Amino acid sequence: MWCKHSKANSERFCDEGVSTITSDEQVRVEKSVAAIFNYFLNTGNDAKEPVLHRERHIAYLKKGLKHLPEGFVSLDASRPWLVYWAVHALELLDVRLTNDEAAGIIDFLKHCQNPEGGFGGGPGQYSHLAPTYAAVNALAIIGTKEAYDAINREKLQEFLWDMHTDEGAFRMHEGGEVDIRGAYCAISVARLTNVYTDHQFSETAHWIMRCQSYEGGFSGAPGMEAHGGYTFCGLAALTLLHAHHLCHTPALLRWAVNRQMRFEGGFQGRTNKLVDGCYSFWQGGLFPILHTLLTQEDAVNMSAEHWMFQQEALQEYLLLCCQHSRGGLVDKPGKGPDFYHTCYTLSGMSVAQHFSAASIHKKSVVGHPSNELMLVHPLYNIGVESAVSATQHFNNLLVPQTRICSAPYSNNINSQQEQVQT
Ligand SMILES: CC(C)=CCC/C(C)=C/CC/C(C)=C/COP(=O)(O)OP(=O)(O)O
Ligand SMILES: [Zn+2]
Repeated sequence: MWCKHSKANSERFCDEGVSTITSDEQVRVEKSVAAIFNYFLNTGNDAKEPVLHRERHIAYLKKGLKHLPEGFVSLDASRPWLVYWAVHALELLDVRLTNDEAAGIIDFLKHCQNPEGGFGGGPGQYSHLAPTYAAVNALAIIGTKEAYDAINREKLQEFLWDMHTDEGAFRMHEGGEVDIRGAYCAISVARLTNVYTDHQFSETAHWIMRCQSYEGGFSGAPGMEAHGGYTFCGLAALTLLHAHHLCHTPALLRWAVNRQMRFEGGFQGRTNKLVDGCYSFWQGGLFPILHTLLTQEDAVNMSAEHWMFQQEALQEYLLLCCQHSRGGLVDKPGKGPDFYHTCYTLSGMSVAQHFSAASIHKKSVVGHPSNELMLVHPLYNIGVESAVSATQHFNNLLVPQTRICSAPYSNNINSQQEQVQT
């Protein structure tokens, strides 16, 4: 079922059998397999290259973006998310927002920011770590001084303290759940906007490590089931904390490679579940991070030119099964498009198209060369250029010190301040 360049690597990296699934689920798998099969059957050797319907996706995103400030009823508490998913998908498609679009988004996100720090799911809503992460990422992507200045960094750090637990974890909102998303959202915004202090995150890596399960992936909270979304949060957070050495990388790698399914080429989120386009990033995004860690451990050949998953097979799944005819991308054939899936399928496609490690850059763009997307930063999931510009901007500013800290940390923080000032 795989095209010629797909098969060898899939057999090399995937050593587990196919999941046990219900007949209803089997029908969904077959739809994907049929789409891929038909493509190769009908096109034969004269295979017309699969095309990314860029203009359709841009039109879909732009149209939705116009109505975002009014919100969608069912996603009323996720409005900064909708903004982030749309502007990130557009940046991957190499589309710059107009000045008016950018100004409208900045103004809207300012209304979601609370005087006590952090962003809520909409104007007047309590601050929550998930929309805070989405708003900060969206503003970093817009990348103008006005966008950067919209973030109240001092109050943001205070909000992170308010969410911080004695164990070093983070709750999603006041009185809310404590899970690994909280740790990731907190460290991601802290690093990106340079409000990070060792003091605030001193126990976080140890708490995260309690979430690595016997399977090798990470769960939402200690003792739960490993899942791609949570695994991304765990690995990216550990890396941003410079604590990746704590992770059991061989177990994680084994778990991650086995989440790419032989039939469709896409990833499942957890054992015995179905492929879904959004896991192209939650799982696919693990590989650039893992590659860096394994290179540091000398476990990976420095001259490798491929991530440790089947990059072409993932692109085939996305191009042949996940593009909606009217624009936007989907979980699997038969589903409708939405901004979430459009964002994470394109992020995953970008990872699959570009191998980039140390001085080696190797493109493996399936289909027409115009399918190529912009490079994604795997730790923040914003464009690499957006991440570099934002960190350069914020690293020139002082780190706020909203909590007085006791002896062991104070030297460290002083030296951080000095580094920033020099
Ligand atoms: C930064 C941030 C907020 C990250 C979120 C990460 C994320 C996507 C977590 C997924 C959580 C989860 C257990 C989904 C299962 O859904 P399901 O049972 O419908 O799907 P499945 O069958 O594919 O597991
Ligand atoms: Zn999904």
